[in-house]
Amino acid sequence: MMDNDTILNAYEEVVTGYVSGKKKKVVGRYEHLTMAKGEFICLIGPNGVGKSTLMRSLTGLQPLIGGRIWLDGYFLDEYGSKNLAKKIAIVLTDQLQTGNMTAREIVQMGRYPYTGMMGHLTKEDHDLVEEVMMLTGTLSLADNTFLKLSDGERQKVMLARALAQDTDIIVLDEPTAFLDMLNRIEMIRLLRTIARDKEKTILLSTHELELALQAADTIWLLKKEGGYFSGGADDLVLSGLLEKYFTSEGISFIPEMGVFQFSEPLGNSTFDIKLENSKMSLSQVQTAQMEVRKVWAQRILEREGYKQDSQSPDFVVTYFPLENNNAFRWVIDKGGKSYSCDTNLKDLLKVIRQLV
Ligand SMILES: Nc1ncnc2c1ncn2[C@@H]1O[C@H](COP(=O)(O)OP(=O)(O)OP(=O)(O)O)[C@@H](O)[C@H]1O
Repeated sequence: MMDNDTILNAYEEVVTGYVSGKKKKVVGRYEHLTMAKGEFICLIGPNGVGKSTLMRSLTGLQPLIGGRIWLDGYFLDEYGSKNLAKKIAIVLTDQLQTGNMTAREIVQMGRYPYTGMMGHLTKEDHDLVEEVMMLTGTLSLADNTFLKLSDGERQKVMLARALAQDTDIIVLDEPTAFLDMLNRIEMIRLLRTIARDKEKTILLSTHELELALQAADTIWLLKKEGGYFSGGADDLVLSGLLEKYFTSEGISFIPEMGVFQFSEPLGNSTFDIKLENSKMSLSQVQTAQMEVRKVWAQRILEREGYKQDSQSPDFVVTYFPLENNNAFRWVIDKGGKSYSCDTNLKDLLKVIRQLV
């Protein structure tokens, strides 16, 4: 089924892979692939499952082994390369041979599908280049040699180039791979904003599962055994597929929070954890901080292999305020005895390890 919002659609099963001489290697088979205008899609899946291959196939960089893709009025193989470059931009992880070109010149390359034989840029082209460099925070790097930029800076310049191409669809292979945490979050936010405000369809592959769960309208999860899952974060979390593909002994997924955490296989020792905040009047900030401490203590105890059981715990950990100096303390009750320690979780764990 297709509605007015559909920009890309595969009528038949799409088969991706590689052909070399008479040898054919099928990488993946995907049914009902479809993208809507302005949709922000994150493509996830284990290493080697076929994410890059799918992205290259959807953008016409490599031929499909089976199926046909419709893109905004025509089939993909009906577009000439220049017209296709006006529809889809792709940012790959491959190193470009750019010689001494500056960052600005790289971004200007994004305008080539629109320029004549001489590659002459109009004032509007130059304005757009400045605008996308401003948007991606790369304007200050404009005159630097592209190859001398840091990996993260190059990634942003490549995004600017894709934006300069002014296409309906932008496909990016691991655009956050070299970015630090803040820049990763900013890059995803920027891409989301572009998708929403400029109605561009964005497909990006990533290994940042938690970020993908937070940011994506739709997640495509490529399955090891072939095929894929497509749905929102809630559908994916409830499907149990994240546990299936991305957790193993020592790492578990917390569906309510959408995060992964280290975890020892749960042992037999059980605990309960409480806050004692009834005896003193605490500020809102203090109460909120107590809640945060409780959650962290709980996570750390579970990571250590202790199981929460409020019915008949082996030991009870209580966090409570002291009367002076805004101080707090942990108290551990076990077998009728009480032990106390500082608010530091490291100390708490030390005491518990000695007791249990
Ligand atoms: N040029 C090629 N010729 C033949 N097989 C290839 C080629 N490029 C990739 N492959 C194979 O296709 C499969 C999928 O690779 P692909 O790079 O698409 O995976 P990926 O999901 O993007 O992996 P990663 O998360 O590690 O980047 C792998 O088995 C890979 O070895």
